[in-house]
Amino acid sequence: MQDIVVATGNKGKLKEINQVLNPFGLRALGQSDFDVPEIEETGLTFVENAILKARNASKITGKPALADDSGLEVDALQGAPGIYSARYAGVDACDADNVAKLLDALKDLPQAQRTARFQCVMVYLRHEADPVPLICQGSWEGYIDFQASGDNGFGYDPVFVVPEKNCTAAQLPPQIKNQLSHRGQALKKLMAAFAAKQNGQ
Ligand SMILES: O=P(O)(O)OP(=O)(O)OP(=O)(O)OC[C@H]1O[C@@H](n2cnc3c(O)ncnc32)[C@H](O)[C@@H]1O
Ligand SMILES: [Mg+2]
Repeated sequence: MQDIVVATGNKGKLKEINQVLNPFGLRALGQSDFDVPEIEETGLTFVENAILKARNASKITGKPALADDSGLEVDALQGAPGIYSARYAGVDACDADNVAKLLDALKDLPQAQRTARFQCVMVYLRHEADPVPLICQGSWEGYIDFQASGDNGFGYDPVFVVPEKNCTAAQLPPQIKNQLSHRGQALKKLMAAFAAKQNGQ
């Protein structure tokens, strides 16, 4: 197994990333295993924040690093919470606080006006070795339910309805979420880019 540092403090993300990477002989380790402190996410886009996080972890560890910056875009909220999804209800907000704030913001809206999508940008880079980082993206369309259901996943999963499965992301088995999700899609593209690199394409 080859180890990759993942510039995240989010255990849910790390679990999902490992499910995809392990079959390729790769093991994702969180940056806290390498004593990398979390960096402030000062970027204005997912890609900027993903580069900031990957750069920080690679620079400090001297190893290649992978970072995921992701979030939920709600059409009725003009794309909010977007890059601020983790801190929607405040800097120290937990998942339940963020979900409660979202349900309240949408409480008067019918289903047709509750459309939303998850976005994920994955960046892989080696500090000072890569002239250009590898950047992959995935998105996942759905809508926001009227209440929370399901115990799997993390973040907004209990209120994110996956139309083709007619349930929330938190009600899906983890391997099905990874097949469909923004993160799963970004990782699939990343694995294809790795394979192309190895074949000299
Ligand atoms: O920055 P790191 O340390 O990786 O962890 P984080 O949780 O702060 O991650 P982000 O800054 O990328 O913010 C992403 C937030 O978007 C939400 N989110 C992203 N992907 C999600 C998913 O698959 N399911 C549910 N919510 C998700 C969730 O609230 C995350 O905390
Ligand atoms: Mg974050």
